[in-house]
Amino acid sequence: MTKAGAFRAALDASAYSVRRAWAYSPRWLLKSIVAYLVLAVTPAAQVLAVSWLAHTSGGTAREYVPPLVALTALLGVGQVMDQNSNMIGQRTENRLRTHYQDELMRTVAALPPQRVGLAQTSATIQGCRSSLHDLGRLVTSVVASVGALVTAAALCVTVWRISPVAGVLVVAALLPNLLVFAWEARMQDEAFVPYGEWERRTEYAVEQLVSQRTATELATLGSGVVVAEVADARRRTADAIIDRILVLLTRSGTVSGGGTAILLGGALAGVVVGGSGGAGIAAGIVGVLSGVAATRSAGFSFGRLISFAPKVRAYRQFVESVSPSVDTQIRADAESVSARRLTVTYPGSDVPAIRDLSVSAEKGQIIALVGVNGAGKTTAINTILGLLEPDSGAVTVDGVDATALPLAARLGYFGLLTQEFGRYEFTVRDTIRIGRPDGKATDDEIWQALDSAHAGDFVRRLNDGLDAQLGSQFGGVGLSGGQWQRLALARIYLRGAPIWILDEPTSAIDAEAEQQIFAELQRTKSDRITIVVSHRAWTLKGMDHIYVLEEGRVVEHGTYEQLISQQRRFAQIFAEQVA
Ligand SMILES: Nc1ncnc2c1ncn2[C@@H]1O[C@H](COP(=O)(O)OP(=O)(O)OP(=O)(O)O)[C@@H](O)[C@H]1O
Repeated sequence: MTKAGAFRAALDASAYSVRRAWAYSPRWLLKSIVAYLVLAVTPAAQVLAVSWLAHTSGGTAREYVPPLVALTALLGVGQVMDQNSNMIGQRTENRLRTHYQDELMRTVAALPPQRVGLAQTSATIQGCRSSLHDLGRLVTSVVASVGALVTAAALCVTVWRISPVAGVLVVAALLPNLLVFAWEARMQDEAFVPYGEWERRTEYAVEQLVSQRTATELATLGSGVVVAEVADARRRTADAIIDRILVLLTRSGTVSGGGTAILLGGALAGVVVGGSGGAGIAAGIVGVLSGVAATRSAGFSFGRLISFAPKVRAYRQFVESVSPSVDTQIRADAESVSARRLTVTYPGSDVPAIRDLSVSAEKGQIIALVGVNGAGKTTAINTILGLLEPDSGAVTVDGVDATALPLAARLGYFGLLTQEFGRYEFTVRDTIRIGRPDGKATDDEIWQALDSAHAGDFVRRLNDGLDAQLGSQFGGVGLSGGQWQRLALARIYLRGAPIWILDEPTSAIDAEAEQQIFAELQRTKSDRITIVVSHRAWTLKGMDHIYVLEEGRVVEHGTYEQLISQQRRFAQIFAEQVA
């Protein structure tokens, strides 16, 4: 970015932050403006008061007391407002930071599933998260910058009356800082993305050391230190990026400091040479010395504006790139779902993961997709859901092409239980009500869902019932893998969507509970369409139809008995289990 570009970006960012602050908290913005403006005109008023006082030198008490009182009052105002503007500024910043954080989290929550988990999305979110503090501070920097300009202009006018050259030089002394800060901003802009990426990688590694599941595995293996080393190496890479910037900032600070000193020295010389007598010199010197503080504060505030601008741009781009979440509405009913001749190729791969794949199911049926690892079951499911776009073929729900529906509406047909189900360490109630997009559920509904998923009994044994905190890292109760999976299944029961997709819903659950869970699924199947992925032969016995996938194709389909009697791929895969 050029210097002009950096200034333009800073202006854009400033306008954005003021608009946002005005919309969110006009009262606090006004308070900040008043505090900083009072502070801004105080130095010029002090120059006038000093000049007035100096003119009364050798006069009577009646002459020198009023300017003395005025000067003292101004010093007091300066002190008080300095403190007050800081406090008001900080409170404004805190409010705005919370507001931006809330907006960011809602934006992340509204991300379409296809964007979730992409490397670029995660890096951007991480970058935005680490910018929240600066975003909150931006508006006070704008107000402080305007204040600094007002200070400089007022000083220029008052010092001009003593020495025009000095008046000009007091303002010119702002320039070195502004130019250097614009250059620094360009450097920071370039470093922002790689730094965000390395910070994200570091956090990921640290998270593995801290989060209960991985920390336990690492502690057992005794190899946590390996991950600590990975985290350390990543942190060093991130630090090296910042370090390079800091070296540049130190050098540029020296250059701008020297330039400012020379210009203010010139202003002092102007005052001494051109100052009209002792009073003028005294007032001029006060003006120039106030200029030192104003220059520093202007440089600091402008620097913030310029260096925050890229972060604001990245934040805005991200927030505006996500359409406000269209609330997913759970559909009441679906009579049929069908995938016809789906072919899907992942980006970067030349071999389709599924080819010409057709499956269909009707209300009241439970169908199964089976096949060895990598056969294409998950790909098929994700395409039916709309998370993957097929190269060819179509998915229809009740005979209507599903691509005609916005994704949120399409997802309203489905309840999906994946193998990577979440282990949300919240209260039981919060963990279950996540199943519904609006999060609303009565306790009765939650208990019903828990019972259907065979999780009711162990939840009843918890001291706090639905209010029990889950997860030992928060002092809550630790659960077994199977118990977590039952809670995930309870979410699907609570959701009550018309099409359920259950990817190995009982993989972590003991045989007895597995039987009960499948019996329950069979008992309630008339309410919905159920698609199950399963690797356990016995669970497939009651299925209405089974599709056998092999290298992305359906190579066989039929009922359990038909497939066993055909003695082809299905019988081969499950040979050991049915023996
Ligand atoms: N994100 C991806 N990018 C590229 N290829 C992928 C991706 N996900 C899966 N594949 C490939 O697509 C093929 C089908 O994978 P898929 O995950 O659908 O199999 P699966 O039957 O669900 O396997 P499993 O039983 O292990 O869950 C595999 O060859 C896999 O390597």
